[in-house]
Formats: sequence, C-alpha cells, structure tokens
Amino acid sequence: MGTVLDSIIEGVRADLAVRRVQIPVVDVTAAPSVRDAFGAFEKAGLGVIAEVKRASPSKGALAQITDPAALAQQYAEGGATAISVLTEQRRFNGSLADLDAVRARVDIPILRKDFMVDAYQIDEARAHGADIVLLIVAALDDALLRDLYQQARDLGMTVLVEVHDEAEAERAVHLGARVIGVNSRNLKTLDVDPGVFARLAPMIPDDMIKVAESGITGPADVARYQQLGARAVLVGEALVRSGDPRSAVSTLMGRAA
Ligand SMILES: O=C(O)c1ccccc1NCC(=O)[C@H](O)[C@H](O)COP(=O)(O)O
Repeated sequence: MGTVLDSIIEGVRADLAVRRVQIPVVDVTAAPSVRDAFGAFEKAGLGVIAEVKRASPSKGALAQITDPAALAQQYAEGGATAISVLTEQRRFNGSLADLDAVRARVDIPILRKDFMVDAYQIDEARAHGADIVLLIVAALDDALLRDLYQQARDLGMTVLVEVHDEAEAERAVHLGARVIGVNSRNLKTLDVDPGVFARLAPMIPDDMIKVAESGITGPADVARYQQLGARAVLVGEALVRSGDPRSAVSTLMGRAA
C-alpha cells in the first residue's frame, strides 16, 4: 500500500500534466526579481515562516481563507520573516493564484510550498514570484534532488530541504543544503513528534539554517526549538486558526502583540 506522500504526489503529477498542456514552456525571464531569503533568515535571529494553509491531509479543512494576500499582509505586519504559500490543490486546497496574490501584496520572501518532483515546477515557482522552494527529501532520489536543488539555486532561489529522519538528514547535509527543515510530522501516520527535531538537529552543522516545522502552537514551542538550535520555525495551522494572525505571529516571536 502506498503512503500519504505517494498519493499526494500522484495527484500532483496528474495536475502538472494538465498545466504542461496549457503552458508547455514556463518563461522565467519575466519573473519578478528574487528576494534574499537566506539573508533574511540570517538577520532574523529567530525567523517565522508563516503559512497560508486552508486544509491538510491530517486535519481536513482548517480555515476559510478568502483573501490570502490580506492574511499574508497581516503575517508580515506581525513580523514574519517569510510567507509560505501552499499551492497543492487536491489535499491542501491551494493554488498558484494564491502565490500570485501574496507576491503582489507583501515584500518579504515567499516560499512555494508544494510537492516538487519535476523541473517544470521549479520554473513555475520562479515565474510566479517564489523566492524559496521546498524540496522534500523523502519524495526524491539523490539525482533528482541534486538537479532540482541546482536548478533552483541557478535561478537565485533559496531552497528549503525538508527531512524527517536520520537518513534524510544525512542526504540533505551531503547535498550541501544551506537551509534544512526538520518536519516533525510523520508522513506515514501524520502524527507530530516534537522529539524529531531534538534527534536530527545535532546532525546538521550550525552554519546551516535549521528550520523546525509542524505542530508548533505557541511561544513555548518556539523557545524550545530555538534552544535546540532552530533559526526559524514554519507554522501553519496555529496561525490560520488564531483569529488574529498579526498578533499570533508576534506572540510566537515572544513580542508583545
Ligand atoms: O499538514 C499536513 O497534514 C501534511 C500532511 C502530509 C504532508 C505534508 C503536510 N503538511 C505540510 C507541512 O509541512 C505543514 O503545512 C507545515 O509544516 C506547517 O505545519 P502546521 O503548523 O502543523 O500546520
């Protein structure tokens, strides 16, 4: 039986095939200039990547986000370092239109958060203004991981390389990734285990930006991850459900709202 990740990727490939027919070649030459996400993380001290997330395989519908740009603007006003926009359609209810809308509204770096398995998606991310792309090590063999990583870097983008276990962390470090996300959500069970970051962080050199991902609900979680070496956190559900995204971001960062 396939995993959740396998079934998400199957849908991603099917949707990609349709877009390829509509737009056979993506023109990256007209893309807006790249914002320096790596520099932003370095400057931030503790960075918050605030996510535009409508739904998820683990929780179903999370929030009615009718204006993703307004949400992103509130995140930015709260002090977010970058915005993550989920563009996967079938399970997360996202779209490239969300990415366009957010890019047009905020001036901080933007992550296209999707399941990247093809060079076409990297060009597409850049053409739609993304400054960061996610590469999930579990979804890629070493050759494709390296090719997509290099392609994104050649386009000037920062790459968030995501790992879930020791073997994947080793592959990410070997790749030379400068930003490594440790996702505490198990892709088979979808359960979140906050102990994963503590286990994997020591394997990642300290000159890399370590990002703690998933299941973060408040400033105590952020402080704990920071103590373990995180330089940024990626937060979705807690922010979209908060009712006050601006204050929720500043509270996460330990600032008065
Ligand atoms: O969120 C899920 O259920 C999920 C399931 C399978 C693959 C990926 C998934 N989420 C993507 C993410 O990495 C999260 O959106 C991100 O880390 C934020 O997590 P959270 O703060 O727990 O919403």
